[in-house]
Formats: sequence, structure tokens, C-alpha cells
Amino acid sequence: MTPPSAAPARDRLRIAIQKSGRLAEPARALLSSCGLSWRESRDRLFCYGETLPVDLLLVRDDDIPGLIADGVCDLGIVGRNVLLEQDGERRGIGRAPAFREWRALGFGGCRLALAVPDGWEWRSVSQLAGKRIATSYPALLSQWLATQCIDAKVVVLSGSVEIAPRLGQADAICDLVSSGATLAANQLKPVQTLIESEAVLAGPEQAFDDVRGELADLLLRRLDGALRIRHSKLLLFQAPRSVLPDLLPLLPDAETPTVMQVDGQDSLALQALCHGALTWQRLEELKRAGARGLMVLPVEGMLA
Ligand SMILES: Nc1ncnc2c1ncn2[C@@H]1O[C@H](COP(=O)(O)OP(=O)(O)OP(=O)(O)O)[C@@H](O)[C@H]1O
Ligand SMILES: O=P(O)(O)OC[C@H]1O[C@H](OP(=O)(O)OP(=O)(O)O)[C@H](O)[C@@H]1O
Ligand SMILES: [Mg+2]
Repeated sequence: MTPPSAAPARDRLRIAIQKSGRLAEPARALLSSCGLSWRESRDRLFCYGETLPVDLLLVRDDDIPGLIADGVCDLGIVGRNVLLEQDGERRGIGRAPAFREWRALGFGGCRLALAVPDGWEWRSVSQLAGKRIATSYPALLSQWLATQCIDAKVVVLSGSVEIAPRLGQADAICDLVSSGATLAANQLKPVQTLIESEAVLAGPEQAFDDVRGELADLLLRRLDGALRIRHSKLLLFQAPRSVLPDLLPLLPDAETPTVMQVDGQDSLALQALCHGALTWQRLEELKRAGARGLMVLPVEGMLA
């Protein structure tokens, strides 16, 4: 008999994603590319999985690690910055790790960086000693300061961190940076990266030991296929048989190409799925090596 304290076994997988915000659409698009589709509830907070028993819960990104820790959700798509910050918070109060990164997803790229006013002559991190640093990532910043043996005051703000030095609330900041435009607009310059971030699939520390384990494995297999093919292109071209040894090493991270004989000629027709960057430069190199009629096609399909 199941002990009363044990969570009831679930036969559906529940994934938390951001309701709105930067990661909402790409997260859904990625899961759709894994063959999932949903029926949305009227309050638009829950999506019932139709093609597979995989449901979505639409939430604030900050809530995702806690929902996994509490077992309310099985998996979540969230920025690594949020996951690591909340992991640091838990460790800071002596709680066991309750979630971890299962996969990096290749979108939502940004970095958590220290920035100082443009006017500072930056020499080393020791200049931060005794300074006030504004951030929405106090756990990550405090951890980093400790590793650098720097005693600085951490000023916690929930947003608009870049304005703090101008308002006299802080001497420096630690916030997310992508293009750097927000820093520049606030006369700040990045001086140190604490973490490189992107959206990740987060899950519990341990694998599931019920039917969710099989669903999660299936999802991961599809996800890996979708991620591998995401920037891939199908390259089609013809070439004389004799130049094949020169051409093949030029194919960027390609699967073994399909090679077909062109009727009545000493020419071959090739098709290669390329995972590496097919730049103009690379196409020109292929052409110089003897490739003809090069055609690059986007890949929308699946890699099973
Ligand atoms: N400028 C940026 N460029 C790229 N990715 C970013 C940028 N800023 C944030 N991100 C990533 O996107 C995630 C979500 O950012 P967003 O601004 O939508 O969060 P939020 O305002 O906290 O949303 P929520 O309403 O869900 O709490 C961040 O945690 C980070 O991983
Ligand atoms: O380097 P950039 O390309 O300028 O991006 C960095 C900015 O993007 C995020 O803010 P967001 O626009 O989400 O506003 P918020 O912090 O108020 O949520 C982040 O907090 C930075 O402020
Ligand atoms: Mg948030």
C-alpha cells in the first residue's frame, strides 16, 4: 500500500513554462516541434496535452524552480540565471538541491555581468571592496563575491537595476546583459561575467520512477533531435566523382551524405544534412573544389 506521505503517482507529465515574456513563445515552439499540441483552458493558465499526456502550466518564470521542487510540476523551461539563483538561495539556507538543468535549449541567451559607471578606470575586481552593488541576483552575486574574497554590500532590487548608480543607490550593478544597450543607455560598462545563461529544461535531481519517466525519456529524445536539427540545412549539389575526397571534408558537421549516380555521366548528385554553419564562404569553397548547382534548403522536419 502507498504510504500516506508519498506523492500520488502521476500518469501525465506537467511542464511549467513562462506565461508571457521572453521565453514564452520559443518554449512553446520548441515543445510543438517535439510533436506536442494542447487544448488551452479558459483561464489560459493550463494547457491539456492532446497528442501526448504532457500538459503545460503557464506561470511566472521565478515560480518555475519552486514548482519543480514542490513536485507540482515535473519539468520547466526557465533561464539558467533563475535556476542557479534559486539553487543558491536554497543552499544559502541549508536546503538540499531540488532541481537541476536537464538540457540547455539554445535560446534566451544572455549573461549575468557586473557593470560599473563608464567613468571608472577598471583594473581589477578588488576595486569592488566596500562598494554597494545593486542586483536582482543576490545569491549568485554573494557567492561570486565570496569566491573572490571581496566584502561588498549587496543591494537587492527586483528590476530596473541599471538605474541604481544614477539614483545614488549603488556604486555598481550586477544584471543580465544581452546586447549591452541597456548598460550603454545608463552610462555603465560591463567588467566581469558571472554566468553565461540561456533557457534550459529544468527537472528534479532524480529521474522519475513511474510512467512519467518514460514520457520524460520520450520527450528528451525528441528534444535532442529537434535541437540538433534546429539550425541545420539540407545541402544539394552535383560534382564529378573525382573531386569527392576534396569536397567531403568541406561539409560543415554533416551526416553521411546520400550519393547518387547521375545517369550516363561521371557526375554524382549529393545531398547532405549539415549541422554546422553553411556560410557563403563555405559554399564558395565547395564551388572552388568542384561542386555545381549548390542549393541550400531549410530543414523543418524531425531527426528521429
Ligand atoms: N535582454 C535579454 N536578452 C535575452 N534573454 C534575456 C534578456 N533578459 C532576460 N533574458 C532571459 O529571459 C528570461 C525571462 O526574461 P523576462 O524579462 O521575460 O522575465 P520576467 O520579466 O522575470 O518575466 P515573468 O513575468 O515571467 O516573471 C530571463 O530570466 C533570462 O533568462
Ligand atoms: O543588454 P540588453 O539587450 O539591453 O538587455 C538587458 C536588459 O534586458 C533585461 O531587462 P528587460 O528588458 O527584460 O526589462 P526588466 O529588467 O525591467 O524586466 C535585463 O534585465 C536588462 O535590463
Ligand atoms: Mg520573473
